[in-house]
Amino acid sequence: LAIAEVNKLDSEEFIEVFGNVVENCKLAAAAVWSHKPFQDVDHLNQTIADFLDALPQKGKEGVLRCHPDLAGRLAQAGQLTTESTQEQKSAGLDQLTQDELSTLTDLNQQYKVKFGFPFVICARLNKKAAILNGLTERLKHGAEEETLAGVEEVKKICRLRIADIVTSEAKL
Ligand SMILES: NC(=O)NC1=NC(=O)NC1=O
Repeated sequence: LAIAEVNKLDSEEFIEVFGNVVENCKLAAAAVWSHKPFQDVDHLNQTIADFLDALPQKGKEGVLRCHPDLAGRLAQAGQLTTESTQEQKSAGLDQLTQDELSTLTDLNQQYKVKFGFPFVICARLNKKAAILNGLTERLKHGAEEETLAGVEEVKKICRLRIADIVTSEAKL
């Protein structure tokens, strides 16, 4: 979709197209639609980033809770969204050894017990080693810091998902 076409979408179509750029969070798309027309893809990304940043603490935590665990129950059951399936596959999370899987599962559980929301990282920008290191490191942080870190990762995931939808003019 070119940005000009994006700007022609009514709210229902916009939500249909962008409803999962923030995982399981149609609200983000529904909320930013009223900012159209978008000058370019960066403007669209910035608008969603601003929406996420403006959420109260509980809202930020809620967005993180809408994310499936990496190599978690849903992944193992093959019930991830299309986007998450591709992202987790690209990080090699579908080829974990039994040891890696039990380590990741254990760390994810520790993280969730400590913070009350799942560990979120952009899987397209981190291979499994970086994910395991990131999880080990971030487990040591405070809740406030981790809420912000998680939202920053959500923005990266979102930017890449939008790039799959909106063709930048250069690629005409
Ligand atoms: N908990 C997560 O970080 N989940 C995910 N990150 C991604 O990039 N895709 C996911 O499903």
